[in-house]
Amino acid sequence: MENLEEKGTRTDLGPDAIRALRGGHSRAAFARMLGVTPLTVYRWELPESAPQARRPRGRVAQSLRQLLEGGGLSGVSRLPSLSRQELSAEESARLQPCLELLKRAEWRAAEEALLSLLASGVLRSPGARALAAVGLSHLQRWGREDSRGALATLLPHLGEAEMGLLPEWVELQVHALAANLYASPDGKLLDAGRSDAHVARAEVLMLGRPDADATCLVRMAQMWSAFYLGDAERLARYSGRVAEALTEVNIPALRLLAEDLCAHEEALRGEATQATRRFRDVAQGAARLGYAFLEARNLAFLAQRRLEEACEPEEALLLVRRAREAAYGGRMARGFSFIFAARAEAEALLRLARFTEAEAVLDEADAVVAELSWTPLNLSITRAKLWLTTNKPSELRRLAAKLATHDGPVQRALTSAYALFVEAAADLSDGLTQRAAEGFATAGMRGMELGGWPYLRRECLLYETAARAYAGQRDEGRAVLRRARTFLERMPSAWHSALLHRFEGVLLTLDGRTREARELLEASLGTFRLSGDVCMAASTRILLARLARHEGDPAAAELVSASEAELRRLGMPLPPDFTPPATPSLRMGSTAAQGAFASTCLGAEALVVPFERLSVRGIGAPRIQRELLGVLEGLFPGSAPRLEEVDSQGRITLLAGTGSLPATDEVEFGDGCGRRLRVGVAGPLPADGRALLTALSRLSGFALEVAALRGFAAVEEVVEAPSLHAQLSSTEEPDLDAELPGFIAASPSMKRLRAELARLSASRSTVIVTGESGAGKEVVARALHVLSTRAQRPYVAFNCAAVPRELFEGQLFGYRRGAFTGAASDHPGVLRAAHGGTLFLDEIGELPLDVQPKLLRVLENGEVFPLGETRPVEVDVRVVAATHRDLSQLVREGRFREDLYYRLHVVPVRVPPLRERREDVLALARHFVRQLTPEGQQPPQLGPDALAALMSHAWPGNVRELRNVIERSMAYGPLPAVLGAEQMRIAG
Ligand SMILES: Nc1ncnc2c1ncn2[C@@H]1O[C@H](COP(=O)(O)OP(=O)(O)OP(=O)(O)O)[C@@H](O)[C@H]1O
Repeated sequence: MENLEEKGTRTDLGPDAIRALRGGHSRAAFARMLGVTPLTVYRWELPESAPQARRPRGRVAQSLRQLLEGGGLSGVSRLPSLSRQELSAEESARLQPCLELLKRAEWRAAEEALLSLLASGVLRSPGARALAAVGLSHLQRWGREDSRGALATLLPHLGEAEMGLLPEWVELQVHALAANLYASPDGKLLDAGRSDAHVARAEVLMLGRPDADATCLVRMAQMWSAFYLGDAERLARYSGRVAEALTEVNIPALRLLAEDLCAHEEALRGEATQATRRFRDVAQGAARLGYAFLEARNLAFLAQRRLEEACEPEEALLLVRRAREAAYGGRMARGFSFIFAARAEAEALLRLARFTEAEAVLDEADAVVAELSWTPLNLSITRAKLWLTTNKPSELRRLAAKLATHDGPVQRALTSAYALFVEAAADLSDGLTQRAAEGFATAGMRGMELGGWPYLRRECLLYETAARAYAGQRDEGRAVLRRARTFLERMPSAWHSALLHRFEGVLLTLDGRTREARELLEASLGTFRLSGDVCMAASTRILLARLARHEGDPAAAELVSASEAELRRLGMPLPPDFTPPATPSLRMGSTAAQGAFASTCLGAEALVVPFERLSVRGIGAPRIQRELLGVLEGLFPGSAPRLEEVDSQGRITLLAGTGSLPATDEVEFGDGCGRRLRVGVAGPLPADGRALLTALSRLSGFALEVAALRGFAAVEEVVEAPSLHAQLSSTEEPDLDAELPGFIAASPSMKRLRAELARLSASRSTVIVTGESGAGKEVVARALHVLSTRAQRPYVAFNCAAVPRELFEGQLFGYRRGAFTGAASDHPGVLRAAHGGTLFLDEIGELPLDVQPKLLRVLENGEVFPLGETRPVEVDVRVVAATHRDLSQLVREGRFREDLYYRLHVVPVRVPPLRERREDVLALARHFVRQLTPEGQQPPQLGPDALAALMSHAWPGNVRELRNVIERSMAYGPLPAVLGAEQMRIAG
């Protein structure tokens, strides 16, 4: 193609000449006449010093010269002379406070102020009105994630900017913002060409007046358009430029936005640690500033990153919940944050085997993707994992087809690469392992061709390893395994490392290297169990059980069937059975799946799995500490390991474990960052126990140092709630309230509930407590009483389901002697018995219809009519009712009076089922163990396998079932030092 433009050549066809020639024609029309693009014309018109300025050359230059000589384009007037009108002093003074509000991300206040300014008519000049529109548009884009609304607001002023009617500094704001709006993730708006044109215009305007904030905005537009286009070459060109521009930015909200983009850039370059740190900083900064959308979005990203670091799913759910609360608190539309939050939530739910919920979350997010004409690729890996786990190949194929035919502009090429990945996942799910392996390889290659995309490539490498192993392609499997390992070195993720360990275990099984296979599978299981990944733990456990069967372990048959039952219960398919070559290797050490560390013979061999666990890349300091204690609990059951910090004065702080028993052995070590730690155990150790303790503590010291150097150490601080595994390793008192010693509340939802009960303390209002049977409704009712100002007065419980119909009224309202046959003496009734205090009416749904109006009268007037009395008796009772039934349904069926229903629902309180608050499981278990231990005896510890079993059970019978399990496990014989899974005998 002929070169039509040249940089920096001085010609007679300078910008003024071109503008003059173009006259009143639009650039597009002028460009059409000359057979060039509007952008080319635009560049001709830039001042010579502009980096993007070009000069006409060759054939086009010739035509232009002819035109020039001939007096220009016939019949076309010259460009009008520019009349830029500055803002008046009053306009500037009025706008200034609004702009300040915007800088502090006070969107709502800024919006009100700007709208009322526009409505008041005081903004007369085009510049002032454009500036107000820029402000409104800015808050729509970055305060509410509404790019379409933002562009609609800005559009009328783009023309004014083009015509040179606005003061240059306002025009600059218009172009910088427009560049960003055309670079937004909205498929209906994304237009890199337009974005570039506005960038170029803004750059010209900045030539004479450097503006750090506008420069940053312009760099952001360039980076975002590269990102949303999925254009690797562009990405490389603009990479690092936002970070550069950021150093000069002073506006707090803009700084955060730019930091957020830098975090994405880092994540894309595979600098996961740095990205996590940045996401956390942005989330915290946004929270401080009250910048809801950004806080929410970063919390969602953080949740995703923490899941990669194998955090507990509950922790991610907590982050997502906080994201949602932040978002809705900020009146957020269903935008991109929503989608990111949903992705992390679905991933966490998947790990908890809550498949239906995960699917529903993804469906809702997909609807938002469609509304925004965005690419569906962001949710596709999570979807693929979900359908792989639940074995739905046809759903996978449908998704692959949808991705392949997606034709929106956002990351189009990349979307088709994801389609290949999902198609390969469908093949894997269908058992077409060889085809799947090729598919994953192709998808990964496509990612490479498109310029990197590490997230896709990581998944491809991992699943290709699995597919090769399942296909029995051992050599190819080993080769891709090596590549995956190297990849994870650069982009660490504890969860992916654990998955890779599992696939490596399968490859080693096929090689007949069963001992090594077992070690890796145990290491993988250890991480999955500790991180609460129910699905992955279950599917790894069965591999171990089968390996044990192959090795001739007598307990294996039972283990296999238990593992199969577990998978069935979870709704997961059985993985293929890998049979090692005929000669079984010598069995040494542990009984494979019985528990990761049930080792009978200590020595060098016992160190392999612990070393693997402590060397997983990408885990943070708190996790390493817990891993260490988990490992010690496994190696030395019942030894009550503890970890303490020793300060320079020799003072001790307990970090994890129990400090109640005197230590029989202790080892001190450093964490490489100046802290001295001490690990101790109680009880006798085997002969080489101390050497093991020393080796493991040294290794933990190194791991802690590496975590600190790589920046993982501080990441967990962002989560306020205690992590699940802090509970796992802690044998301290669960979260007890001095006023409510029998009320366990470790989960955020129960803590909130407890706080709510405390707030109701002074109220007399009727409370209705709902929740499944055994969830703890009565416990809540009692807590309400204890916390209330009535605590010193009576608490009376009355179960409406337990009293025969004919005695009901008398029991409730009381009677006079002789009121009916058999009434031999006066009876006050439970309402009067509770006078001054609280009456708990359990199973209120069973209240007979004819008694209901009488109870209503008590609630409304505080009057009771005892049977046989002629006058009502006044009572002062607070009624707390409870039911596990849907009372509104009973109302619809005519079995419960509507007026009473509304009277009871003054303050509804819901007790969540235990499966929705798994953080409470261990706290409750420990509480019951202590409660049921006879006085004078030491309560037993819960063994690691028992903890895992407790955590993976679904608890359909709620807290009552949990209490029964603990009670049964302690019922037989003398109390053991450690309660194991075997004693628990939790129903599958
Ligand atoms: N938060 C808690 N802390 C300590 N113990 C609890 C807690 N929640 C429930 N429990 C115990 O669990 C068992 C069942 O609780 P509760 O009787 O309150 O359940 P419920 O919802 O009223 O059941 P139902 O609907 O069958 O009447 C009791 O032994 C109770 O002490």
